[in-house]
Amino acid sequence: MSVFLNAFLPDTDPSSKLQVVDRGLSKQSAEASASPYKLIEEEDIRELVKPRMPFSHKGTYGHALIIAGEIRTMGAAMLAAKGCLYGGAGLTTVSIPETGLTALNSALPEVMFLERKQLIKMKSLKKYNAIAIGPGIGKLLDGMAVLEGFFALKRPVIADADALGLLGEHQDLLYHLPKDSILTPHVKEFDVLFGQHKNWWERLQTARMEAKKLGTVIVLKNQFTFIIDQQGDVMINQTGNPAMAQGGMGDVLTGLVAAYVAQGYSAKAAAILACYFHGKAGDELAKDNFSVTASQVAEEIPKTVKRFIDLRSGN
Ligand SMILES: NC(=O)C1=CN([C@@H]2O[C@H](COP(=O)(O)OP(=O)(O)OC[C@H]3O[C@@H](n4cnc5c(N)ncnc54)[C@H](OP(=O)(O)O)[C@@H]3O)[C@@H](O)[C@H]2O)[C@@H](O)CC1
Ligand SMILES: Nc1ncnc2c1ncn2[C@@H]1O[C@H](COP(=O)(O)OP(=O)(O)O)[C@@H](O)[C@H]1O
Repeated sequence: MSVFLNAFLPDTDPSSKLQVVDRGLSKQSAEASASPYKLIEEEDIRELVKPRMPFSHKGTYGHALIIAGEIRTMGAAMLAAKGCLYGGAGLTTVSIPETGLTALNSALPEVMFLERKQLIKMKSLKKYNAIAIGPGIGKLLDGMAVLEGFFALKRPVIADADALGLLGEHQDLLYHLPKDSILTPHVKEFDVLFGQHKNWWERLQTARMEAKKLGTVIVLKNQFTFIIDQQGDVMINQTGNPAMAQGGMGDVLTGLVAAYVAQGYSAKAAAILACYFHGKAGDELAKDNFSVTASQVAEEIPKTVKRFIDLRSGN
């Protein structure tokens, strides 16, 4: 039976009722030859996910830098760092205001610290395999200079939350975003970036056009998150549930995306794996919990991934 795009949107439009969604990333439906709308299935994840290798070490799994947090939202930085750590990055460094350092060392002793002033010394950033910016940074002093620096270096970034606000205010900068960057807006942040939309169908069409134009991956977050790749194809994530509707959940997702980029996955694969396992961890927790916290989701990720790999390989 055909699946139509309409089923994954919170509102309706006559056009979305006509769009057939392909089941799986490489299959084609009988009705639509190569529909741009594709449902992510377990099989796709099995093909993407790589095992931890014998003789591997922390260097094998990359070094991620997370630029996040300010006085009132230091928790966002902790949650993003936690997502990255539990997502399996070899090393995680977080750049937060120094006032958060004691909290960081107490809560996440595995995570390293980089002074904010180091961010404009671009040479010191070369060692990072993934750079994420945005959760809880507020109006980071020098935020623009930091972004301009990354863009001049042509280093892809993962931009979330307040970094998206900055890009929305400075559209000239948005169009200098390095190729293969990943933007992770929720609906309001999306409209700040690309203008107000009448409904989700229109928003998706803009996302497809902008992802192609910018050469970036857009992760448009919702109950069913849409991952739009550089070709304008839309991958629909089916994991996740309303128990996850709590602050900080997106911060964990940003850290998780950074973890997968650091481990060497492409921007598209990193976004797909992060959304899938983030939602799946939330689904597993929701079996026993009415609501789940962002911290719980981060901590559940390694178990979720392990169970998924073991189940698929028949262990
Ligand atoms: N512990 C910490 O330090 C935390 C720090 N955080 C950090 O704080 C910063 C600002 O975050 P924020 O929540 O104040 O603003 P923002 O996310 O723009 O929401 C504004 C309004 O938009 C809407 N809306 C939001 N999401 C939506 C969705 N998925 N789907 C639909 N609508 C959605 C909703 O409006 P409503 O629908 O209620 O009218 C909401 O009230 C940011 O950097 C973040 O990383 C948080 O992560 C929390 C934990
Ligand atoms: N009802 C839901 N079903 C599935 N996923 C959800 C639901 N509510 C929230 N999420 C997930 O939680 C995350 C919320 O992100 P975001 O709005 O940026 O949160 P925050 O800014 O508080 O960190 C997204 O990944 C979204 O898909």
